[in-house]
Amino acid sequence: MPMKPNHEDALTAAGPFPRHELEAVYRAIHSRRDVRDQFLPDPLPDELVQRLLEAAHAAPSVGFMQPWSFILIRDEATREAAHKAFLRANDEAAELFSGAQAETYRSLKLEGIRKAPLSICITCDPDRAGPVVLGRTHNPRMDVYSTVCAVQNLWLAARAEGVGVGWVSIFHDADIKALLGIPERVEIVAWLCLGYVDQLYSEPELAVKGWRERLPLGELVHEGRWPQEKR
Ligand SMILES: Cc1cc2c(cc1C)N(C[C@H](O)[C@H](O)[C@H](O)COP(=O)(O)O)c1[nH]c(=O)[nH]c(=O)c1N2
Repeated sequence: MPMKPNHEDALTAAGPFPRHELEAVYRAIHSRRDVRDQFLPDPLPDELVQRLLEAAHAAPSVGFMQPWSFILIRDEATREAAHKAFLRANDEAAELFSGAQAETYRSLKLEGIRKAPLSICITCDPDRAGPVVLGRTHNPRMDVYSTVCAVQNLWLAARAEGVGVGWVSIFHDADIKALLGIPERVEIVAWLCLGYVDQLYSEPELAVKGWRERLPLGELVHEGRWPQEKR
């Protein structure tokens, strides 16, 4: 009779990290920033980029479908074209604000596409694991949520490596799909700008520049059920 595999063999010891390792994890979480302008021009070594991609690829995903792909863009002409696509979309976005807010919006730098030496476009392929995916049946967006987990893993690993990351979402997806040859069914989740940084804002840049404050956590935590809304 064939032996039944013993799944217990795959378990390893777990428990809290030693204090200094724990502190490093929280430090990465709390000091991670979105970077637009602090990028240094030095290219990122291939081994480092590989470590960041491995971190992204270690993310959780619905049904373990791993729907992500990573398109590495170092070519200046492609980054220049992406920047043009950003400018077009950013003008449209600026039109949606008025008065002082519009002025502040126009003063914000919201991308580092040309300054950062590397961009990574992270995509989500809904067909990666066939039509029926464990855990996605009742919410088809779970594959995109999974891909966002990969983005965050990469972002935190980059912080620990001294690499800044800036997420740019001010694009018409069609422009980026055409630029990178991404098929219709595949969704663009993130355009990330990456490069070494030697300085980071200690608080979100949008807070520093008066766009929006961090909300008090206490207002966002509720016991048991959604709070009664004020009329
Ligand atoms: C999905 C998504 C999309 C974007 C962003 C983030 C995320 C999660 N952010 C960065 C965002 O402004 C930033 O995370 C917040 O302001 C908080 O700042 P820190 O990330 O803590 O520095 C961002 N920033 C920017 O300058 N241009 C952009 O297009 C975007 N797009």
